[in-house]
Amino acid sequence: MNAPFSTQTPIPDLQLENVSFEHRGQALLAPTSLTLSGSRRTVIMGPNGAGKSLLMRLAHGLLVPTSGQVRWQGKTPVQAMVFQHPVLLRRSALDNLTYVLAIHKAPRAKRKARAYQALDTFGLTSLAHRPARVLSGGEQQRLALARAWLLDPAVLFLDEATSALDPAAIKAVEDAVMAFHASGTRIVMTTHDLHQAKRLADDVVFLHNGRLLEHSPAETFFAAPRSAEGRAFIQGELVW
Ligand SMILES: Nc1ncnc2c1ncn2[C@@H]1O[C@H](COP(=O)(O)OP(=O)(O)OP(=O)(O)O)[C@@H](O)[C@H]1O
Repeated sequence: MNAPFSTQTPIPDLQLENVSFEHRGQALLAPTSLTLSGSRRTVIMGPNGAGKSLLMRLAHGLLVPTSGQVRWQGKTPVQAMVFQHPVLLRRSALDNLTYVLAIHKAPRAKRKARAYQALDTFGLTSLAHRPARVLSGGEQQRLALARAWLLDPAVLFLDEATSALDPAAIKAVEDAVMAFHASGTRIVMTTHDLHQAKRLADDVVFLHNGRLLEHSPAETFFAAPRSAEGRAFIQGELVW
């Protein structure tokens, strides 16, 4: 992994202040306040349609809130996002990486070596020249993580990054998340997988019907959720 952030400048807090999102007059996210700080792994949970992706896209700046503010308490840090189905260019795995380095104005002479370093880190060296779009789901996800790794992000958002993967590929992604975290990156992720959330979460944000019902340390949420909806959810009884 890259140089640890923890030994560099601290990652600024991300504050959502009464952030709401409406579409065609329909409230999809009720006014929500939330602070994400430190180098924690925050897992956003909730049933289908609860607003998890919306909240994450608002936090990452991909969506503009209908009302409220999304504010970094300091300089906006480098952020990356990994999606359930990564969007990859119609180029080789290697070229997908050198392209990102070109966009970020990395010196031309260093791009290939750095891209190979990323491929190596994510076990993709032998696939360097394979078209990215024919890679398997798990390989594509590792390539998306390699692409994020090149940016050396202070904050990494993952939206259902493992939900289309088999157990070995899930483990590879989880290992990568742990390695990002160990190097000081703040992790913000959504998952439907309770076991994964228990393995990875430092704190849990629980949403239901477009409302944030809880933001608690993971041990608290899994042992004794405060809300009836949270209790039903971890017992598998809250479908939506
Ligand atoms: N950009 C958008 N414009 C309009 N409606 C949206 C937009 N994004 C999401 N929605 C709607 O907002 C609601 C919450 O969607 P979201 O994707 O955040 O749910 P989720 O909790 O991530 O669900 P899932 O677990 O099924 O992925 C859904 O009803 C969805 O159709």
